[in-house]
Amino acid sequence: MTDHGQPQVTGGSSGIGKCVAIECYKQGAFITLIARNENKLLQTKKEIEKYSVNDKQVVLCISVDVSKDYGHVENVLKQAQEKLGPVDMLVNCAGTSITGKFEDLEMNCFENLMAVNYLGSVYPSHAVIPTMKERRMGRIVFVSSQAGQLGLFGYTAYSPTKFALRGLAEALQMEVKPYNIYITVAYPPDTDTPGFAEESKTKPLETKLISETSSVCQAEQVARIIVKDAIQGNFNSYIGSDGYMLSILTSGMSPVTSITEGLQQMVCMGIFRIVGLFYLGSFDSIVRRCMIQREKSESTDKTE
Ligand SMILES: NC(=O)C1=CN([C@@H]2O[C@H](COP(=O)(O)OP(=O)(O)OC[C@H]3O[C@@H](n4cnc5c(N)ncnc54)[C@H](OP(=O)(O)O)[C@@H]3O)[C@@H](O)[C@H]2O)C=CC1
Ligand SMILES: CCCCCCCCCCCCCCCC(=O)[C@@H](N)CO
Repeated sequence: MTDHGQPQVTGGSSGIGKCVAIECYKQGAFITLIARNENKLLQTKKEIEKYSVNDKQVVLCISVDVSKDYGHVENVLKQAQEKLGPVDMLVNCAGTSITGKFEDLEMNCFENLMAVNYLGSVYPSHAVIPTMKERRMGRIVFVSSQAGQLGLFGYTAYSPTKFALRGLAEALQMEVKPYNIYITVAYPPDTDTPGFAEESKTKPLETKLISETSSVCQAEQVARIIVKDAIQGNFNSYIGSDGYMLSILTSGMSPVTSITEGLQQMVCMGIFRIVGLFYLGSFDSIVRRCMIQREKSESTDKTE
């Protein structure tokens, strides 16, 4: 047994994943970063090492595509455990987003996003579960999104991949709870990261306007909450007041981690549904206004 934490973070070389790794490193953990680009990994390793709290701490980098070859993913994760000891927390943060109107998105967008965001979380989780079960301890985090709690204009390729994580998390939690393994699903809002900047370049106007409903968060803040909820073993991890409302509203048949959480859901669900319907009404009117604007500018283009 090791006396320090041992998290593996996929997508640990950028954005939310990098901040999750820093947060754990500051708490004395030995970190494994998993992503594809080696240069980005090495650069991040250096950045993380600045936060060391003791001189034994290690940051290990693994360059692998988490969505491609399961056998390979399994092998490299096992090798990392041989070097650093058994993993006690896996944070599935590798993911990407493509926005656009359904008919404008190429078929490979749907295929790629499902591969990276969904299978890219299934593979590493499947690789670490046997050791966690043997040791009767562990934490697995799935980074979903607010777009994994409700479907919004522009997210027809992305949202389903984030909804899928929720289904996986619920089913898996029921299997592994007796082994003292706890699953956390995080639903962050828009967060200021390189991935978000990239997504914003091609985002439809409707999606931008709708997303402005909740403000853009800092990756450090999102990461702090994710790590805290994972350590506490909370199934639901949300941020901010709209995150709170969405989590209550979409709690469905998901497990609760405390009696207070269950009570809050029972008391607030109805009232949040009313609030939610007002939001949906305003989103519909954004979509309609944008459509009218477009049609107007198209007809003036034609007459010119
Ligand atoms: N930023 C936001 O607004 C929000 C993000 N999220 C989710 O949070 C997660 C992180 O997002 P964010 O920090 O913005 O993303 P970034 O694009 O900043 O970072 C993504 C990370 O994932 C890695 N990655 C991407 N594809 C693969 C792959 N196939 N195999 C291995 N590693 C991969 C990247 O490294 P490399 O490219 O080198 O492989 C990088 O380290 C994603 O799942 C995203 O959907 C959820 C809600 C909001
Ligand atoms: C009572 C109910 C309140 C409802 C409030 C709803 C607010 C919805 C705003 C959703 C913004 C979408 C975030 C997607 C982030 C993401 O995953 C991408 N940025 C990834 O790059």
